[in-house]
Amino acid sequence: MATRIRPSSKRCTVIGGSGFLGRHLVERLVDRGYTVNVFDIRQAYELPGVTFYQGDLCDKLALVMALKEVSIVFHCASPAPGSDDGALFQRVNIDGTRTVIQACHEAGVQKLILTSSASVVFEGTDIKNGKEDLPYAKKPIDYYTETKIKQEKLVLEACSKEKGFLTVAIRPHGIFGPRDPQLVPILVDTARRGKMKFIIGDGSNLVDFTYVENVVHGHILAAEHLKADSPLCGQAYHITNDEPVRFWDFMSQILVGLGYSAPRYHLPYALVYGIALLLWFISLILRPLIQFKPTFSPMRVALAGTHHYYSCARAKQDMGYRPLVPLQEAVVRTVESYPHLRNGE
Ligand SMILES: NC(=O)C1=CN([C@@H]2O[C@H](COP(=O)(O)OP(=O)(O)OC[C@H]3O[C@@H](n4cnc5c(N)ncnc54)[C@H](O)[C@@H]3O)[C@@H](O)[C@H]2O)C=CC1
Ligand SMILES: CC(C)=CCC[C@@H](C)[C@H]1CC[C@H]2C3=C(CC[C@]12C)[C@@]1(C)CCC(=O)C[C@@H]1CC3
Repeated sequence: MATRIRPSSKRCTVIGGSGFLGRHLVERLVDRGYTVNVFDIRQAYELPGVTFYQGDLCDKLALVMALKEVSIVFHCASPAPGSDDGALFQRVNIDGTRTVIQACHEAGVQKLILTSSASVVFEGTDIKNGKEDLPYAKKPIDYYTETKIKQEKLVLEACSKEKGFLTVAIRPHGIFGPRDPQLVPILVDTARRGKMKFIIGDGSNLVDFTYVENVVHGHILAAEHLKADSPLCGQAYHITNDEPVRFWDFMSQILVGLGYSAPRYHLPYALVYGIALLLWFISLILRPLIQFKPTFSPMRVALAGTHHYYSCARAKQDMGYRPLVPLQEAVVRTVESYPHLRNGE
């Protein structure tokens, strides 16, 4: 008679493990003695103790192979937020997440930890110390946010103590750190093109930026505290640095750290938002003829000009979360990790 091998509680799969957050998570899990599989459409690195499975998460058969004998799955794969390919977001974030849940059932996985996003409640207007019980955005600002909302709902609704399948969603905000392909590279690119001279609004808007190691810490705590009798089952948790900072002070610190000038001149928020909307509309009309992507999309202007910071009291209470790396230390480590992006390099 065939015996089913009981999955070890320290055996896990990271879907999206080749990405920025995924790779940091894999490295930390290995340090903590986990045996790790990575499932991703691309293999970006090699690491002792890590087995790579290359495939699309919409392909259930391929996915099940990477989930065999695994008790925990971290799902942190997503198309890049900057893309405006609605069909891709639908296929990967919604249809693909359904496939992930089915594959977990078929492989006998016990816990699924989703990387969601605090942006699931963001509609482009101020959020101050937002708690997890804020309603999902009714008018999400882009396809990314719209599909992250549906993805989170799918994962949380799949939580079933009866079936022995437990789920939780982590909602980070503004992740940054070494190897991030978004925040610092976009910032430096904008500065190099001479477009980082202006502050949108009065510059006093507070935002959460979260160091990648703190986000990883939140994921691992969630996995280790997720039990049938714990409050984590089927819940969402904000994970931030718990130190809201002025958006423009944070950007300036990184720019100055890399040898660029900080923005100085103020522009009214409504004016810049209006121009961004107009450019977006023009790019939509001209799309059949020419394709161009304005630097100042309405979404980016909203992110740069409004308050959006979140309370992580629930994560502190339910899983003992505390950020491991304070913001100032995180900025120094990040700046040092991008020598090739310094002014003049
Ligand atoms: N970077 C940020 O500031 C924030 C990110 N998040 C979430 O964190 C997660 C990770 O984000 P990052 O590491 O920044 O992104 P990333 O783009 O660096 O990593 C995503 C990974 O997913 C993989 N992937 C994409 N489509 C796939 C598919 N069909 N099948 C298999 N793998 C696929 C990519 O190859 C990539 O390695 C995402 O779910 C994102 O929504 C949430 C809040 C903020
Ligand atoms: C807080 C948060 C959710 C950050 C996520 C990362 C990106 C959305 C930002 C990283 C660099 C930012 C940036 C701008 C908008 C938001 C980012 C892309 C601007 C384009 C806003 C308008 C400007 O004046 C230039 C900015 C460059 C950097």
